[in-house]
Amino acid sequence: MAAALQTLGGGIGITLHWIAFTPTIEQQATEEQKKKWLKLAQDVAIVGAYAQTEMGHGTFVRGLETTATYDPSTQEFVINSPTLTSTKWWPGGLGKTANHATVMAQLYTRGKCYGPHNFMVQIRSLENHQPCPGVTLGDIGPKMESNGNDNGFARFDHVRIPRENMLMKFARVEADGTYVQPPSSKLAYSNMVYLRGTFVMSAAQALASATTIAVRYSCVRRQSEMKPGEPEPQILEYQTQQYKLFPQLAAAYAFWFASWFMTQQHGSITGSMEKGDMSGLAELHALSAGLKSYTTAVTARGIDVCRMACGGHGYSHASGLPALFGGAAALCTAEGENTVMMLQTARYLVKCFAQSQAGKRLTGTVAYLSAVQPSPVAGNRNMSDLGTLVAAFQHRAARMVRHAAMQMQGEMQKGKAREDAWNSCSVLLIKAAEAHVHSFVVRNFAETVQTVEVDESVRAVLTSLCQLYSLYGITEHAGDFLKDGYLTGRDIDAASSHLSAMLARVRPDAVALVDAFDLHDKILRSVLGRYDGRVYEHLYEWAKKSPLNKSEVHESYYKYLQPFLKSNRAKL
Ligand SMILES: CCCCCCCC/C=C\CCCCCCCCCCCC(=O)SCCNC(=O)CCNC(=O)[C@H](O)C(C)(C)COP(=O)(O)OP(=O)(O)OC[C@H]1O[C@@H](n2cnc3c(N)ncnc32)[C@H](O)[C@@H]1OP(=O)(O)O
Ligand SMILES: Cc1cc2nc3c(=O)[nH]c(=O)nc-3n(C[C@H](O)[C@H](O)[C@H](O)COP(=O)(O)OP(=O)(O)OC[C@H]3O[C@@H](n4cnc5c(N)ncnc54)[C@H](O)[C@@H]3O)c2cc1C
Repeated sequence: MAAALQTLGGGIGITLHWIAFTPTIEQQATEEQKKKWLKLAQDVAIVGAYAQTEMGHGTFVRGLETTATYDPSTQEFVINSPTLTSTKWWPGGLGKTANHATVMAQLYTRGKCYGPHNFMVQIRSLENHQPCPGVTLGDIGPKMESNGNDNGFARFDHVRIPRENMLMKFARVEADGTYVQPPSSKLAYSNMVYLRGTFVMSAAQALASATTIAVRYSCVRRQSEMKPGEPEPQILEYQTQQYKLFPQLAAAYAFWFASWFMTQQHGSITGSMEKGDMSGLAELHALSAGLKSYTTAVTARGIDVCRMACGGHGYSHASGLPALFGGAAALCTAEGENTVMMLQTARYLVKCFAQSQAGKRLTGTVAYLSAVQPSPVAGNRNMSDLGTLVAAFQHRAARMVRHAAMQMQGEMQKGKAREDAWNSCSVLLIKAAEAHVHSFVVRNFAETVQTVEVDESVRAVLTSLCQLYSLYGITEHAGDFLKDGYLTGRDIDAASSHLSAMLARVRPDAVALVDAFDLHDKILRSVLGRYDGRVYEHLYEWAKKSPLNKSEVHESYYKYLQPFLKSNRAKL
């Protein structure tokens, strides 16, 4: 029942109820508070929004303006929107759907501000869905995509809520207004870490959807002549079509496996945190931020490559690809804009590099930073060996992290403040962080295909896909690998020829690889990607249902075209 309510459609949607509001209660509420709200949320007896972003602030959470001021005389918090820019703006479901919201607000008690904390606020009546007293609500208007969901705005005019509505698992305010510190001030941000982790799977699913559509259509579509007089070939026989689609297909598998790792890491580290061990939080934040940024960016670009590979029909909403692109584009901005998130990963890498320089042995996803030798040992490498490919990506990342960190140290030695040095090196830092995440995805892909429990024939196909993904990355970023001589021009040429061989190797299994995602036609919502391949009949049926075809002569003829034609003819 609850799953069926995933999206109610028709201008309202409860996606954020499931992926943000309910998890916030799970992660930030006390046991007492969970008894009050969690089952209501899980049974959709209330519908919630995650109201953090404001018109004036999204990235800079510490700059949010909504206030929650504690009144000890009534043991209540007063929630207020002091300025226009403090209006909550963007939260999914906030405008028309939700009747509750977790509101991120600056907590004031005894005249002191303790920063952003989460508060449960009822925003609409459970009887007639009218806004509660002091609450102004609305939708922010049409967006690039996902217009089936309302993204709303909310203003609070000194709305009073009980003290117990502050989500107090980590930080607390006692009845007399005393503030009790959390183990880490960033625990209030834990829902964002969780959600970023889920975006990695959303990216994988989106890219899996797009490659399913494009590969299937590329087997149905026949076009041009490969050889004079021969029948028109499937467009998937063109090497350029394989070069467009197969790296995206490989990335979908790579991101799918990366999301497995992310989910496992999140469970293990939050489990330790439940026992008071916060040591894994920094790595979890850096990994989730970097993976979210990297996978959503590659996915959005990859979906558009798939769209273009399907020609004109790819540009039609019949293909499902424009909607997928719009959704994936949203993932690049929501839950932490990609640039900002990759800078968070860079911040962690610079810290780890400094620790490694000071002699500390690094562990986890950054262990390679201390293991990789600065001076490359050039030589004819076996560019089809997965171990060689993983080592190349780790060397590239370690070199770029070292270069960015040393550049920053150099700026500070010239007298620049740390913040100014950071800003003037931030392009280098972003590239280094991207290289780090890329090397993690490659290593994780290689380790997964070598250890996953599958039939050896399947392992062989997955290994080819992993080689293809890695070789594509090396040839697309060849300069990074050539820069210090770690790879030679001959290595890059070998990588290119192996990549061509992998395209041909993957071709026979391409349809099986997309069918393996097991995406039902109802989920794909694509005429081009239909499982039965009956594209043309259904394209015609789809077009006939266009609103413009409701009448043979559209009303616009009589309103605009007919008078225009008449007046032009009268001048002849
Ligand atoms: C099956 C087929 C299906 C197909 C699927 C298709 C999918 C795609 C298609 C359609 C989908 C459409 C869907 C559309 C989108 C729907 C979902 C939308 C959900 C969006 C919800 C939101 O957006 S909620 C709001 C999100 N907002 C943010 O994320 C804000 C980002 N900003 C921040 O997090 C912070 O401000 C900051 C990290 C950028 C900076 O914070 P701050 O200034 O305080 O930190 P510093 O940089 O100074 O660092 C201090 C210190 O803190 C550490 N730290 C920072 N953040 C965290 C954290 N979260 N956890 C732990 N630690 C943190 C930081 O590392 C520093 O540590 P040091 O030790 O000091 O270095
Ligand atoms: C589809 C969709 C759904 C959303 N759902 C929700 C929701 O349910 N709940 C919610 O609270 N929010 C939601 N959001 C809001 C989203 O979280 C914010 O849009 C996002 O955090 C970015 O903040 P911003 O839009 O204010 O951009 P800004 O923070 O203004 O950033 C604008 C640009 O400035 C640059 N920039 C900003 N800071 C830095 C920096 N420190 N260093 C370098 N460059 C920087 C970045 O390049 C960025 O692109 C949603 C957004 C979208 C698009």
